[in-house]
Amino acid sequence: MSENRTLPNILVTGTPGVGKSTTCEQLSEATGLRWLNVSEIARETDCLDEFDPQYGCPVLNEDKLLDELEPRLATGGNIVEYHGCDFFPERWFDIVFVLRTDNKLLYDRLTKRGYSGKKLEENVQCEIFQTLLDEARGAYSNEIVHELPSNTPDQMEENVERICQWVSAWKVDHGVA
Ligand SMILES: Nc1ncnc2c1ncn2[C@@H]1O[C@H](COP(=O)(O)OP(=O)(O)O)[C@@H](O)[C@H]1O
Repeated sequence: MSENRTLPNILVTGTPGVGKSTTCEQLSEATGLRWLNVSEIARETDCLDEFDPQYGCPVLNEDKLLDELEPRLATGGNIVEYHGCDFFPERWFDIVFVLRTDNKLLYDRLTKRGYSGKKLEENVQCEIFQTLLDEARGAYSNEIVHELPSNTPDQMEENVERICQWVSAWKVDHGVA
């Protein structure tokens, strides 16, 4: 499928609070690629099923969501953001970035967001156990999975710059520069 794309598809993943939305918004502005916030799309397209009382969040209808996303991904040119990555088809993405944040900083960001109790604990543990990094490495070829620190505004700026450079290089390689 990547052969049919005239622009790349990028996946940005990581634990909630690591900076996916902020990074993707800046990246979208800098590259002109379309930012797809999968959680928002799931809400807008009715892909959320019954509420899970244990985690305080609704259950995702993955098959329905993938059907919604497929035509958007087919043409390329997307920056996809989600706190999960192993249920997307591997062929969708040209590169995968996993944002990482120190536990203490993440704890503070999530507390500020209003997370508490089990939800807060589970998300911080998800980061401590590098769950998303392992998930990405398990689901995609290791050469395309990159871990990026996202602790400070400077690091975010560096990450955006690095991804912009990668997009420029991809365009040159594919004759679309
Ligand atoms: N690299 C960073 N440096 C400083 N603050 C950050 C960084 N990344 C994210 N933040 C802050 O953390 C909060 C969560 O960021 P957000 O982009 O919503 O994360 P996510 O989309 O991964 O849940 C926001 O207030 C954001 O400004």
